[in-house]
Amino acid sequence: MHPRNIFKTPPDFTDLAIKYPEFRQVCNLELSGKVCIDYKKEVALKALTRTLLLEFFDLDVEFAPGSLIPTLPLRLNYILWLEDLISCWDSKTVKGIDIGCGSSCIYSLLAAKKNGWSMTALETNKSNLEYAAKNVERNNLCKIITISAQKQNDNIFEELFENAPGISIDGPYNFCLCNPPFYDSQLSTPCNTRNPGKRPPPHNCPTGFKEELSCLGGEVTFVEKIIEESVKYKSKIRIFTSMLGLKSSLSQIIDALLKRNVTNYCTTEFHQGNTTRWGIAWSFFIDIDLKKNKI
Ligand SMILES: C[S@@+](CC[C@H](N)C(=O)[O-])C[C@H]1O[C@@H](n2cnc3c(N)ncnc32)[C@H](O)[C@@H]1O
Repeated sequence: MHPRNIFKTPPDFTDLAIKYPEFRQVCNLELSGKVCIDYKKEVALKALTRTLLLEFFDLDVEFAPGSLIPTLPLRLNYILWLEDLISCWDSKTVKGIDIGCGSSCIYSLLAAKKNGWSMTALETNKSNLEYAAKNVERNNLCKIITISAQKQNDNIFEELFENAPGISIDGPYNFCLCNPPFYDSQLSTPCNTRNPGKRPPPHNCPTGFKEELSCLGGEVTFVEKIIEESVKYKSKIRIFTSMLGLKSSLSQIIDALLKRNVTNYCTTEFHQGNTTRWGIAWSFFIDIDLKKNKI
């Protein structure tokens, strides 16, 4: 985990169960007296994420029924990596774009609440848009988070930069972030590993509806689209970034960058318990540290 990630020290479930009735309801008491939750139950994951957001960030977040329940340590690792990336130049105000904010709008909420960053959150799904807007309102962050509806699934920045009504784009954004839909919608069984037979089944109950988790060509095609549009809108965003769910996607994305002569990129690994994710960042503006790092 990132050295500044507060979840490097696991939260005390007993304290949380005493303080939060919603969390208490999903807790089990082991014979040893240890308080634990069943990560295979969606209701338990929901209560855990809601409780951690309230306790550590004073954020009150609701999720659309059936939508993706974000895991907080990973989202925080990504935000902390962004803090490191943008720290290399002086910026009085930080502005970011959250591509596919989901119903929780978690990245924008964390970025705004923790760091005071101004965020523009893009989303295509109607119910996610409604929930994201309510989450921003409920947490009094409307002044620094703008939710923008994307009409086309295959557009990334075009609608925002060409014709988003009511959004004034005053100077370049510092960064964009993205947790893309991982799976290829053409595959009948979603697969999140290159060696499905060798990997143990996931510890957490899978959450999220199809449109959130999959797209044509999966995450590689989605991030290739970000790369393609980044060339067109290179002056509008200082650092382009995305998370990747599969290690095999990383080399394909690096190839896609090199094909467009983008050599100024860096990668990272996000480690959270048994789950690893990857991050990629590129820029046409600032030399980013090309060293590979792991957090
Ligand atoms: C994997 S989910 C990530 C949700 C949230 N950011 C998180 O990390 O929990 C991907 C999201 O991207 C949205 N999405 C898909 N295509 C999009 C596009 N072209 N523009 C904006 N959002 C899109 C989906 O509806 C979904 O909510």
